[in-house]
Amino acid sequence: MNTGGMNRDVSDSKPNVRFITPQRLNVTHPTTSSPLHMPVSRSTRKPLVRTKIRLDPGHSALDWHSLTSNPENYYTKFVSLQLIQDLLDDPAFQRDNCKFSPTQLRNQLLVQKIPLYKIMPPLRINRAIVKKHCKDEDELWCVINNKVYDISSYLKFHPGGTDILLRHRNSDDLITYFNRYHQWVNYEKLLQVCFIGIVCE
Ligand code: HEM
Repeated sequence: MNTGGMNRDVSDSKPNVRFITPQRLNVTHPTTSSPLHMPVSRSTRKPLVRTKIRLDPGHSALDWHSLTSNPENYYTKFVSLQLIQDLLDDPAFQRDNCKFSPTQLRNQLLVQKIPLYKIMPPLRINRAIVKKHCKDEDELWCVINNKVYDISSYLKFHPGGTDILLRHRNSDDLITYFNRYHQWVNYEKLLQVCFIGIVCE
């Protein structure tokens, strides 16, 4: 009798669609099997306390942006020519940067007034020089990821406050603290005008 294919024996034909049955999925929910249940966090890390700092008027992120976007501010607000002069005269600096011709470097920095962050390859600064300039609010150099910055002009713009930076000023490299509070902050862009050079041992 013609069954129109309805009673066809399919025992030996392979299905062309494969289903993953729930039993084969290796998913475990800690307290309930409901798919809407959010797994409980087992992290033992203490959450960071966010203390809000009141910045002085004129020291917002936008103010910093407009200040740093104006190239005329470079040698008046961020880097002093006297500081460059002192660096160029320092025998340790001269030794570490012997690849540069001293007269050419002097000309680029003091006459053409090329910003330090545009000098390629970057100037090499040893730790003793960094320490010498890592003093207080008026002169605060620091190292972040082996890059030397003069953050004196940024201090009052720091949303985390001045104190925390001053407290950690003697750290060899601030990267651990930096990452602990705000790994997402693009410090290279923010501090471009504060860049001095790279650390050499
Ligand atoms: C010198 C380079 C640094 C730059 C450019 C910088 C920049 C910033 C920025 C942009 C914020 C606001 C972040 C946000 O609201 O998402 C911030 C907040 C903060 N920063 Fe920094 N920071 C620097 C270094 C540090 C260091 C070394 C520390 C700790 C030792 C620190 C501690 C903090 C704290 C506690 C806050 C407040 C975080 C909060 O609101 O939860 N910062 N910083």
